[in-house]
Amino acid sequence: MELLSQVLLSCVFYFILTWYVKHKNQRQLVLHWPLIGVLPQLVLNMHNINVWLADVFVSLRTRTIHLKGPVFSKLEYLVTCDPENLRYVLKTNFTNFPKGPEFNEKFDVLGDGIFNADFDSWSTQREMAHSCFRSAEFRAFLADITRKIVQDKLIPLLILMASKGSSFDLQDVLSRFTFETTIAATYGRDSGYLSPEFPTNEFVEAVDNAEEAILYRFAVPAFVWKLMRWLKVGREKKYAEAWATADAFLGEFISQTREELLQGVETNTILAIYIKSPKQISDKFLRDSMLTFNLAGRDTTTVGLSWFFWLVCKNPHVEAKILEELGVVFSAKMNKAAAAGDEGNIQTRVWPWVFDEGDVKGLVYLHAAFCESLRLYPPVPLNSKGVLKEDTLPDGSVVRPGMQIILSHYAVGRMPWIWGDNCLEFKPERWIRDDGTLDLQLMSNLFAFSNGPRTCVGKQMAFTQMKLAAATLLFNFHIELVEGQSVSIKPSLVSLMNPGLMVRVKERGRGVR
Ligand code: HEM
Repeated sequence: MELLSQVLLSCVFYFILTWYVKHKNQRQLVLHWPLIGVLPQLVLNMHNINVWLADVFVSLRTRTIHLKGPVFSKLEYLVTCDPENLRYVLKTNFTNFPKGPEFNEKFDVLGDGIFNADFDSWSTQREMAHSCFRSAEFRAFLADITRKIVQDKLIPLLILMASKGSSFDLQDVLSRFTFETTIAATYGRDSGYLSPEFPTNEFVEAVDNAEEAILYRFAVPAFVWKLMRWLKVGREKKYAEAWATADAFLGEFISQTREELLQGVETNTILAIYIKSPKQISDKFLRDSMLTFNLAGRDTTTVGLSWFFWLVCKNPHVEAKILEELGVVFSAKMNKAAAAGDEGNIQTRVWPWVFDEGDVKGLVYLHAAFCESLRLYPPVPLNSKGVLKEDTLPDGSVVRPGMQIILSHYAVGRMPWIWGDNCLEFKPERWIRDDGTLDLQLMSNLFAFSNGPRTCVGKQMAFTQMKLAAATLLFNFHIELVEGQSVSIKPSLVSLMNPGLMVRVKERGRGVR
């Protein structure tokens, strides 16, 4: 009996080995094993999934790959980096590609919030979100609080770091800045997270843990994470704890804001705008919506800023051009103030100088630099859609119900056949036409904020935060990367820098420039 099982085992090993050797050279990057499919490779490459996918597309000279999981699982992905496919899925025939139940299941902590919603529920929520984010009151409120946080918290923290002269993780500081802005914009609260003591925050930890667990849910067959959830172990245990923490925070914010509004307090926070809407809104709906905004808006903006600083610091000629553009705005303001006889005030205000939304709105080069860093490092590197009815994508790929379509924003931004042979270079100039305006045609291949009816509702909010912070920091401080650090993309739903962004800062100097 023992001999028989040894012979059988040897046969299985021999079969797997010969199969592997035969297929290795052909499609080494995407190896479908008998029975278990592509699962080993997905698990092995999960730590570097975006780079791996981009490599696969370039090496195999393909725009779309089909990945199948174990035969007993429902794991079947069509991964694409073809802009025509992306536009078709996100825009042209978008009703055929809902998020679907599999997506909702994985993001269940967001309940029925807009991110998880499809069809009628989605369009009602989209309308609400639009009227909030586009309202003049909210935009003015957001610009105001962002400027105040930059001025009263971010700048003083950087001055302190400059005076110490030691290195620190700029991504951590930026993440504190975006958290502070998000909490102020959503609930009107001061989180205290952007203070020199670098405090911990339970809500932040909860959101981080939830994001990690959700990513893992995408990598393994559903029964694996469901079993872990049932057993309350590993990432699923942390996910459940994160869920409870988020509920506690949100419950308190909602009841406090309802109370304040009853007392006639004037406020334009996102939560207050939602409560004031003529529709009857339940606490559960508010909880799901606010958590969605907090999850969708915070890390994404941190990432957008972190990679921007990384690229700008690595490319001093780009930094010089941004400073030149900012210098023009600054001088114009100074001249205007001088003409208005505001000299005394100018002397006290020139350092540190804090830009406002109006100052940075029309800056073409700064905007182009952000487009370029969002192309190379899209904060949401992958997007996923379900399939309602069988359909054929523009490149001829057939998709069927049960499949997940994965849109690789990261790979789209790095394909030589889209951006040219210099696609890996940081070149803001590529976004600017000869007449000095932004190339809107090229924008249609930038998927960082998605495309079509489900384009990010927080895009303007993100740009306001990113541009105000970036312009003000670059203008007042010289930011220097710590030599020799090696960074990569953290395996998460958003492309955070791993392990962080170590820098030293120096004040650029006081006095009128
Ligand atoms: C640089 C920053 C940001 C990036 C790169 C980004 C990116 C994206 C992307 C790619 C989507 C599409 C997701 C999908 O189709 O499932 C999306 C949707 C969304 N974003 Fe953003 N986002 C950013 C900032 C924000 C901010 C600040 C907020 C608001 C507070 C926000 C709120 C949302 C919401 C609510 C959706 C869902 C829209 C819908 O399904 O109709 N985002 N974002």
